[in-house]
Amino acid sequence: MGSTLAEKVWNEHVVRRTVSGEDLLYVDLHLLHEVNTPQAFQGLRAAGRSVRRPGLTLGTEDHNIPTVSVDKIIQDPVARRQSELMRKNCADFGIPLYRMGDPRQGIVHVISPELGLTRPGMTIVCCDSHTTTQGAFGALAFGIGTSQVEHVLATQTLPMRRPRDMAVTVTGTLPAGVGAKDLVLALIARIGTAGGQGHIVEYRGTAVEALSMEARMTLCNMTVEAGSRAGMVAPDATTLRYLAERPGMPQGEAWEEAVRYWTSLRSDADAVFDKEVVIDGSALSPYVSWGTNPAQSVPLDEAVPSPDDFATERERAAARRALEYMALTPGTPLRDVGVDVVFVGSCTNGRIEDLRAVAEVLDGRQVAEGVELMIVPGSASVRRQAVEEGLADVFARAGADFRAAAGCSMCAALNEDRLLPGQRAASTNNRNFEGRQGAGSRTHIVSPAVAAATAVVGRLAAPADL
Ligand SMILES: CC(C)[C@H](C(=O)O)[C@@H](O)C(=O)O
Ligand code: SF4
Repeated sequence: MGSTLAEKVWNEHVVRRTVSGEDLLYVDLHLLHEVNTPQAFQGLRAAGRSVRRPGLTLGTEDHNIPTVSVDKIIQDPVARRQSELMRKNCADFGIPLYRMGDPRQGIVHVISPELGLTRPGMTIVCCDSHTTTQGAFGALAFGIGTSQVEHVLATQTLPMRRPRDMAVTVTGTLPAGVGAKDLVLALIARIGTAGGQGHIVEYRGTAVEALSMEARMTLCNMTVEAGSRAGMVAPDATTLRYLAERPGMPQGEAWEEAVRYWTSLRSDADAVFDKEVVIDGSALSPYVSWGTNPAQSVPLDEAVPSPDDFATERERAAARRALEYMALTPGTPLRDVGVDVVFVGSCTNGRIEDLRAVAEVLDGRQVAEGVELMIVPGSASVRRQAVEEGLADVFARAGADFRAAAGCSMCAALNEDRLLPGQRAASTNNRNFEGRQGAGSRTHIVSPAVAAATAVVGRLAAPADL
């Protein structure tokens, strides 16, 4: 029996197998941000330990920081304290940190691929659930908790039981105007928020092969919203093209050797998956979430569902509660739902291709009266590129607010960018639970193209509607 891609990467990193069934894995790259890390460093200090491999560890500031300017002081005392601790901890333990204002700073899952740190076949961990993003390169990348962060800091290893293997095969070709965000919302709507639990998902099939690296990142990013441990895509020519443009890549014979290894990282034809889901990519259309978890999503062409549409009492109760929170009436066409704010950004959709998609829709158009469109770059580099390519001018002409500094911003409202109670947003982020974008906030998860069209119309809309 052959091996899956995940199994191959896993086996390459096993330092020791234990009788309890857990493997001790070597970690190639450990990423940190200012949330969830202070206790881990406290633990290290208490035990009198140092960081085992500071050179394989990297910190960035992303969650708490203001986005209006790179030198604004954090107002919230708790957030400010977290950032101060992050700076002190990284300095004390010799860990490089990309602070606000650093040209390499940005959302952790955006900068690591962009800086060429994320490579096929690596094990990558971070104190953040959306680390799955980086599986787009055929790396095994996943989020870990604070005590695990401490373990990795101290030992550069992590004990873990190998998750099961799941294949998501997307056949056909995605229609024009349909992207990775729509695909992943459709997948989660189908398998549910626990549909991938205990599994590493490998995405494959013609529609996945056709996706750009950034689109694959969007796909792997939201894989965690189906409860999956990680998402992966086998490295191919698209991956190599992306990597070849990154800084610090091996050169000459070393590059050739790396390419040989990277391209060997694919599931064998006779590999067996514990679970498989097949999606017809050609049948998809733009998706939008109507409820308070990403599985509560439907095609934009449809109407707000009724609790009676669901099979189980549990789902019906969840739908009733979500509809009440979202202030939506069953049967309302989704295109009739008006929004107050449109947020473009996050590690799901804050990369340059996302901003290009938004600019394409906004070019020569205006943001609707009474609607606020906030665009936050995923990294300082994305912002620079958006300025160079003239996207920033398009945003300004359209009346959008293109933020000066990169960060998570309104994705999780851990800085000062947040919705007011009762406000409704179309948002390119990944989570829509109650209060995600501020107390009482209402979130509709959408793609960048739908976000831009919605900003122009003032109601949920696709570019084809303009
Ligand atoms: C703050 C952080 C731990 C959290 C995560 O793990 O995902 C955040 O990034 C999020 O998206 O909710
Ligand atoms: S952008 Fe959002 S999802 Fe991504 S790491 Fe930040 S808060 Fe989490």
